[in-house]
Amino acid sequence: MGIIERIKEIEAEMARTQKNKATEYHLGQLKAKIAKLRTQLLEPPKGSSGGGDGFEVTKYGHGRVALIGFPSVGKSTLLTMLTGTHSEAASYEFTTLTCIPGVIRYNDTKIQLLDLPGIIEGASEGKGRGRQVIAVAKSSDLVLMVLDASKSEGHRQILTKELEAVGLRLNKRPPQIYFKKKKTGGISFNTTAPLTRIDEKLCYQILHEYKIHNAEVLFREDATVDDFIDVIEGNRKYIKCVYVYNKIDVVGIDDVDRLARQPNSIVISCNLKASSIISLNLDRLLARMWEEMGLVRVYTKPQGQQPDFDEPFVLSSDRGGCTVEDFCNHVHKTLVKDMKYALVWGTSARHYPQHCGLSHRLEDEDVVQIVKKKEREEGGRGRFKTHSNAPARIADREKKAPLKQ
Ligand SMILES: Nc1nc2c(ncn2[C@@H]2O[C@H](COP(=O)(O)OP(=O)(O)OP(=O)(O)O)[C@@H](O)[C@H]2O)c(=O)[nH]1
Ligand SMILES: [K+]
Ligand SMILES: [Mg+2]
Repeated sequence: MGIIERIKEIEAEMARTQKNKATEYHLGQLKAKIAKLRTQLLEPPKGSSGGGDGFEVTKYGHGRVALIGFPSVGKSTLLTMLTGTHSEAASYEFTTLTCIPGVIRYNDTKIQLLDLPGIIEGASEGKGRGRQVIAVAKSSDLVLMVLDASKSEGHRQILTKELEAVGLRLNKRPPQIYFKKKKTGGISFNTTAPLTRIDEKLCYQILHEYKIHNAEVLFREDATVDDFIDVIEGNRKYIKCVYVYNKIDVVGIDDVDRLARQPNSIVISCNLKASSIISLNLDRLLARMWEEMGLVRVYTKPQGQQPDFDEPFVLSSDRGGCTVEDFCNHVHKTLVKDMKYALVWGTSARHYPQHCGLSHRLEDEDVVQIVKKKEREEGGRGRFKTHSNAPARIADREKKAPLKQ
């Protein structure tokens, strides 16, 4: 029997089993069995290098966003509208067959947007190009799940399930469970929060299913069986997702209103007709996308000079972090060693400039000057000459508190 058949069989057994205290342990065990099989399914077949088929696109810019959705929901049309890169769009399904990259320039940053083939139910099991598409989604910083506003609302759940089946976790944070396999010593089980959805016995049973007999387990929150399995598997990818309901031009205002109120959702229209372009809300989508990426632009200010507002260093709290240390590493690998302290202007600073150490967390549009150990601090006062591109927020603040150094 193949892996997929085995998964189906266990799923059927779970559906047959009534949920109650007596079956709780058995159900937990079945969940672990499925998780193990799904992980097997993700391993590339023996002898192949995995991927291929023109799906491997080099990362570019400050972040990557993937367009995921059923066929013909308007992914390619959206890519063309947002990036100017043409991606073939047509009224028939599976128009797009590979991964097509485009670039969005927004707020002095560059974001790579990836158009992908449509996926269908069963994609996680290898239907269509599902596996390759999902692999690209996993490599992204944000997923835009594109949905057709005029189609069934169940599509959102079906796609979410497909992505979850391959270890993607949308808009969730990792469970607060410490787990470490050991060589000896048995299982040490501790909690710092009352557990209502899993108990010690069930944990042991799941660990047993994984043939783990020595480990340290510490629950820091009231986690579920699924959370615990996610932590044991260790291969989950926690990723942000915005649900984009497209084609709102063909549904009534009541539907638009209802969809717009769904969690993490935005409604748009991007109808590209030969003679005219009817688009709605794309500016809001861009703003939302940028916000979700959590990018932090940091402008440098060389000693005695105006800050360079032309090109920010772009940090991210999700990728690499955004402390002064992360910033230094971004600029030059020896800078951390040479730094005496940093002077920081902007929203992360309590006063201007604030003397900061390596662990200080920078915020978007901060201005930073790294003072090196050998350098003497410069005396005179200076004001920033605001640049046409300069962030207005900093210009405002400068008025209130003139920038020294
Ligand atoms: N009415 C309306 N039609 C749209 C909108 N956006 C796209 N379309 C149309 O929907 C059809 C499918 O668009 P595509 O961009 O090819 O969709 P896709 O998701 O890339 O499709 P596949 O690549 O086949 O998965 C085309 O005929 C588009 O013109 C919209 O906002 N409103
Ligand atoms: K299409
Ligand atoms: Mg397409």
